[in-house]
Amino acid sequence: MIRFEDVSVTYDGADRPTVAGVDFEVPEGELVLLAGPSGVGKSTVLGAVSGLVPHFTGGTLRGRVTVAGRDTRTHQPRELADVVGTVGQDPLAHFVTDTVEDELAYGMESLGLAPEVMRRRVEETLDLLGLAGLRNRPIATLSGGQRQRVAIGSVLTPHPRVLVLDEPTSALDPAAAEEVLAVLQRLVHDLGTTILLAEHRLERVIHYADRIVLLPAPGAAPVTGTPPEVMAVSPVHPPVVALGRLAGWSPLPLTVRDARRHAPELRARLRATPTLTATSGRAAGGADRAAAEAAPTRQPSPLTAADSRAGGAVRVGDGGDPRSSGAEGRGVAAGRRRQASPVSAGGNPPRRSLFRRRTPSAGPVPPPASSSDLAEVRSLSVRREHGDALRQVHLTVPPGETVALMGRNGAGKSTLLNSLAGVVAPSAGTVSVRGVVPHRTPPRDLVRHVGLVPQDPRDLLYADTVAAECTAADHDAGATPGTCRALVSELLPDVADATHPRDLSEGQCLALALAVVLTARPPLILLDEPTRGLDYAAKARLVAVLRGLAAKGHAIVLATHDVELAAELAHRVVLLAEGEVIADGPTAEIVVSSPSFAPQVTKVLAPQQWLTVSEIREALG
Ligand SMILES: Nc1ncnc2c1ncn2[C@@H]1O[C@H](COP(=O)(O)OP(=O)(O)OP(=O)(O)O)[C@@H](O)[C@H]1O
Ligand SMILES: Nc1ncnc2c1ncn2[C@@H]1O[C@H](COP(=O)(O)OP(=O)(O)OP(=O)(O)O)[C@@H](O)[C@H]1O
Repeated sequence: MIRFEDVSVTYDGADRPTVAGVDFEVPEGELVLLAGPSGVGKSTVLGAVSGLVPHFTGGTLRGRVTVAGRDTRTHQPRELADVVGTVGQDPLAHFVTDTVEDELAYGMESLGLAPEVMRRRVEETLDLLGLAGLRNRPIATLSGGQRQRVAIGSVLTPHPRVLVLDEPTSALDPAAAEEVLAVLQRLVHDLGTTILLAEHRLERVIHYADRIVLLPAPGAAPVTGTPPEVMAVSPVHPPVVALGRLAGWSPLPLTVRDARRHAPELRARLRATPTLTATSGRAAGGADRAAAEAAPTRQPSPLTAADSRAGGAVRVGDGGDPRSSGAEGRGVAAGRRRQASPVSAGGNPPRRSLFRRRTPSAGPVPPPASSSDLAEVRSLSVRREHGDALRQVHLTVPPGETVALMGRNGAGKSTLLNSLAGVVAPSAGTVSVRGVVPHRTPPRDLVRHVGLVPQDPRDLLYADTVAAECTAADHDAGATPGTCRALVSELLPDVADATHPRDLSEGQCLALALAVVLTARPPLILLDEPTRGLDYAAKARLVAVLRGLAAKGHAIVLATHDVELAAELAHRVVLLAEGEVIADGPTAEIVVSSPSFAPQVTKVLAPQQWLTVSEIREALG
């Protein structure tokens, strides 16, 4: 159904092809997973299927790509629209109408479907994706995950024979991601839909894939095979594969279920390990963890932030060291962008004006407030047109602590971060960061206390090149020239200085935004979904950087659906539901007890209480 014949793509101005020797086929009714490091060219390959590459992105495509027999180089994307449905990485760029229902109907209207068919399919899709309660909502008022679901729904309604999906679960909570993937699998099984899907969180999708096409490195020919074949050689792999490699399991497990078959032997080895000192920044002793088996109700003793700083050795994740480089056809997406910033839609100032440091160099950081907590939220409520986004929320964050905000899409995580960043004003209650009230503090003063990487990292990027962006960030932060650039390279190697931020791949864009904010080294660092587009190795490097900052007394609050990241990084997890805090405690306690939020290692080794592959590696020596 989809066929690549010796395809290469060279973007204008590039001295070598971004992807080369791409030769594979996706038969009708199969779901094929496209995997590979950040910036390796996954979106470029997907764009070649929908025709966006090269028709909208520019550049030269050599070789031949056909979809349902149509050559995508000689057919414009609109001439493929009856066959191919595409969801890109940036849902906002995808939308062409203003409300949820209109968006779901739009694709069908363009194809001229009968009104009664459209009505029925809109209703079906609202139910299928849990969107019924949002049907009349303006898209600009939706949370990130709610938008991603609308974007997926809008390509399902026309019933395309081929779906091309770029990180379709990146903004979804774990349960929603499973639901969406189950829907996709049903389309494949029941309707024979053909799906090509790129994803970084392989733990979410690998068990749905018939085959994997791996782009191992920029410009390298893809490796194609069954999931076990490809995972045996892949530089990107989920935690269970890393665990299987570490423990020497054969065949390599791909799922928690596979891995649990081997678990008794590993649990026995872990039981025999000597007690560990807390070196992973959060770990209780290995013997304590193993002892949890005998006394399953006992939780690992939480460390205080000070404990964890003292033992703050930086153990990072388990990925290989895939190379990266990248950019993608974002020009098209940008051209289609219609929505106002979601934050400005609520009458608040747009985020970018508040968080870019286009101010003279920040002066010395004022001393911390007298309270030992760096951030303090008391009885915070935020009322929105359609209901309360936050209700009576209390949160305190001491210096040196990393807190993960988790919870279902629309639970209020971004609203809480935006309140701490002064972008959203409380309807009731108080917010204070180092003694200042964020929404009443001028941006030029606030940046000395708090920095936010928003859900869409593009909101932070202004300049025409990566180099100019970094120079401005250094200047604004009063940092030594080269600081920001070095951070970008530390997070993702191979991001070229001359690239326009618009042309960066998703992961590269996020790495740049993270570097811009971290260059200013604000005492309170707020990160809204800071792993979209990042491969496992890049996430591990980000964890190392953030642990280093926490060890120096920075407080970090991140909103994330990435349970593996939370397990690796957070001292504490705060669970939100419907705008309220429903749990607040040490990471191990919260995630171990939740089937949705438990990381893979926890599930494999239960009832022993381990969270990450790095802890196991350390325990085994
Ligand atoms: N329109 C463009 N012009 C120039 N370079 C581009 C363009 N689009 C993409 N690139 C470059 O192509 C490379 C591959 O980008 P692409 O978005 O395809 O990677 P990816 O594997 O999808 O990345 P990620 O995992 O971060 O989403 C990047 O180095 C990027 O800078
Ligand atoms: N500008 C806005 N105007 C009106 N309602 C909004 C606005 N922004 C968010 N909301 C609503 O407030 C609630 C909380 O949204 P928020 O973005 O804080 O959720 P979230 O937990 O970050 O979700 P996600 O995981 O999907 O990013 C949601 O119901 C959302 O639809």
